[in-house]
Amino acid sequence: MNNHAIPIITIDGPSASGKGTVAYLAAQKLGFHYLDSGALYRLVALRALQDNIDASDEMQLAEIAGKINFSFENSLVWLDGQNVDSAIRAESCGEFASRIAHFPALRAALLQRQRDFCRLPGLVTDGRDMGSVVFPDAALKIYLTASVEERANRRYKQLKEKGINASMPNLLQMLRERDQRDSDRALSPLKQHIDAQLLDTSSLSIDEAVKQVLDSYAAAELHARARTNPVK
Ligand SMILES: Nc1ncnc2c1ncn2[C@@H]1O[C@H](COP(=O)(O)OP(=O)(O)OP(=O)(O)O)[C@@H](O)[C@H]1O
Ligand SMILES: Nc1ccn([C@H]2C[C@H](O)[C@@H](COP(=O)(O)O)O2)c(=O)n1
Repeated sequence: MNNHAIPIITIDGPSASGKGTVAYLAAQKLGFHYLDSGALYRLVALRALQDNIDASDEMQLAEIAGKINFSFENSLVWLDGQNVDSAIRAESCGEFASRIAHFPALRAALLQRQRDFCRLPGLVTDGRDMGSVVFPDAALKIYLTASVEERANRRYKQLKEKGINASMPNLLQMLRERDQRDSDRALSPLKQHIDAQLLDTSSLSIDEAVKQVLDSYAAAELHARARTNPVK
């Protein structure tokens, strides 16, 4: 569990909302560490696909989650020393990750591995349950979202930039199915929790969204200081 001396900002939200981009840039501005928790679920999915592990095999998936040798270096994702940054971003990998993410044993096997990213001077992290389960004591919790049409548009442009063709109708359907699956599961569902601030970026630029996160964090810090050192 986080000791309160290490500030944490959690940014949860649906797929292709832009939470990873905004979290990464906010971490850079603050000089904090960054954790893309979705990448961990995607790494488990990639290894399972490579080893032909069935999406219903909770125990084998949990074993993979507990023992995969991953690292985040030079803004890339590495698995057993191999650069898998592109492989884990494939929609098929994200889809498989979403299908296996409901297993309690898999989530439990990743819990401490996520908490181990909590190091001074601070951490900004994005995912589905970072503020509700992984870091419940976070200094600031944000639920970042955008309309499904805007998210499909963002994903479409993102894939096009990588030279990957996609169809908007397919992306819309895939995002709707992914949202439904991530939200309907019993454990760590995707939803805006009561103590998370809503940030709808449908009509915001990336810079505007990052500024809102930084402003909210500054306000949260001021509030925390006033609580611990009330004006006499
Ligand atoms: N406010 C914004 N306006 C326009 N484009 C944005 C905005 N925020 C992010 N993007 C772009 O949208 C795409 C998806 O962003 P990103 O990968 O950060 O989303 P995500 O929520 O982390 O996705 P996933 O959960 O599927 O990994 C990226 O190309 C990013 O540059
Ligand atoms: N904290 C998290 C992060 C991710 N997942 C699952 C659900 C997502 O569909 C999938 C891929 O995540 P993304 O890279 O799209 O953010 O992994 C989760 O259950 N909890």
